[in-house]
Amino acid sequence: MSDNSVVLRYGDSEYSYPVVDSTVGDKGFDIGKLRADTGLVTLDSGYGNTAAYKSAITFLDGEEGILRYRGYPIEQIAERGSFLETAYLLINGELPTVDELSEFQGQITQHTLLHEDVKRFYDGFPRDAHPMAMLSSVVSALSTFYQDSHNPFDPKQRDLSTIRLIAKLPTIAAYAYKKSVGQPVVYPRNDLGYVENFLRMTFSVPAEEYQLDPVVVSALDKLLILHADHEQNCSTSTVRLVGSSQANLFASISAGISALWGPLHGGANQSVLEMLQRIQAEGGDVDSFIRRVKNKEDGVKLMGFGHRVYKNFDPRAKIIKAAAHDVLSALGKSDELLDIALKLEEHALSDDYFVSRKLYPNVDFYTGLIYRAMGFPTSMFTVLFALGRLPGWIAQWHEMIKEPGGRIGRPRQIYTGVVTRDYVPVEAR
Ligand SMILES: CC(=O)SCCNC(=O)CCNC(=O)[C@H](O)C(C)(C)COP(=O)(O)OP(=O)(O)OC[C@H]1O[C@@H](n2cnc3c(N)ncnc32)[C@H](O)[C@@H]1OP(=O)(O)O
Ligand SMILES: O=C([O-])CC(=O)C(=O)O
Repeated sequence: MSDNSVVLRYGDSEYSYPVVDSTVGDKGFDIGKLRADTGLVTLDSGYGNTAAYKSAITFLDGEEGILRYRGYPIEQIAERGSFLETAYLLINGELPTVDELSEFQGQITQHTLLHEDVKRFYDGFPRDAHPMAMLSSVVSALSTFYQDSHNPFDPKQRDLSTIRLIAKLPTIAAYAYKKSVGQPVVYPRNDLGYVENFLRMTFSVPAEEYQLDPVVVSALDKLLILHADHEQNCSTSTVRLVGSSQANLFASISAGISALWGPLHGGANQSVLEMLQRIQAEGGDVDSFIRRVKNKEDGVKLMGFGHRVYKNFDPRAKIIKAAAHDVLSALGKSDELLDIALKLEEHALSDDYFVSRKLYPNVDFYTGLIYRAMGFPTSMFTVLFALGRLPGWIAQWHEMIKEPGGRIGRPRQIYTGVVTRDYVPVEAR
């Protein structure tokens, strides 16, 4: 291998593929001509070694536990920034000035309402529908109402669908909550901030206006920031893949929400809480649970642990663990489940099974404990993740759609089925 190319030998021939450098020194090699040269494709289960895109949005170093949005360390943004500022940064590439932020917030405020016909969708959903199912269905339905912002190649339409999504997702999420608890919806109030408005729409009831607590508002804003982007994770890749067919932004985001729902991805925050509750119900025996995980009994996993990229620690998990202590103590709450989580972490981090596999707490491990202290039911946890991840999905979709010469996403396969056979009519089988 030379400095700037990788040479592959196949049969009697050698083929050279250029090394591609990132601005931070990450390297890959471009196999764009591999199939044409050799007739071969690559087989890479779970895309563990495949970079499908170049991107200037989010940088991750999984060995060092580094996460940066547009070059800004996550620790600084989480400590000093706001969620809407972060959304602007991810989508536009730079932090907004005071005027830019105020205009952005103003535009969002204008679009928080849902069409009354959209509201009727919720009447049709069963009461026990999972809020993530309602979220992805209603976002998909937005493309029926807003056909004036469908065209991915019209910058004005792209921007309008972006604002509509950021403005409406909290309303859609709050209505899903209201459906699941059987309460009437609460309309947005546009004199309130983004997070305040969402909390009020979620928790106010006709007889009682929700009292906004600055501790809750600031903790939720921070959690949304910490979830805002994570380069080519499963849901973001889904948004890009759907968008690569030139589907509109609403359709692409709806697909991303569905991808996020699964327990191996964003749905892990719900699964962690359920796991902690199960351990509690079984007497709090952490050792026996860990034993079951290590024996892979019934495929049981330590949910909220492990990550495809982080192999040392997840910088967000560190911040969230500290926030869990702070929020619970500021709200004057204690939670036995937090003690179980701490014991699980302590046990896992000193156990060779987890250490040798480089399994550490991920972003989902402690978040649920904070959401629970705020009053959210477990079924809403992944919805909160989606609210946070939305700007990242949108930023990645914008970057993809604007890329000159962008191609449809379409992996190859290695076929392993029957080679060929003749059709037999049904009556002769
Ligand atoms: C926002 C997010 O999406 S963060 C991730 C949220 N998901 C979770 O918390 C679910 C639990 N974690 C996992 O399932 C995985 O660690 C994932 C999905 C996050 C990453 O998966 P991959 O990178 O494909 O790792 P993979 O599944 O190959 O695991 C490697 C080894 O560690 C084991 N392992 C990975 N995670 C765990 C876990 N949480 N508990 C127990 N064992 C685990 C696997 O069984 C495997 O062991 P083996 O070599 O003996 O077969
Ligand atoms: O990056 C991933 O694979 C999972 C993810 O979305 C995150 O950790 O936020």
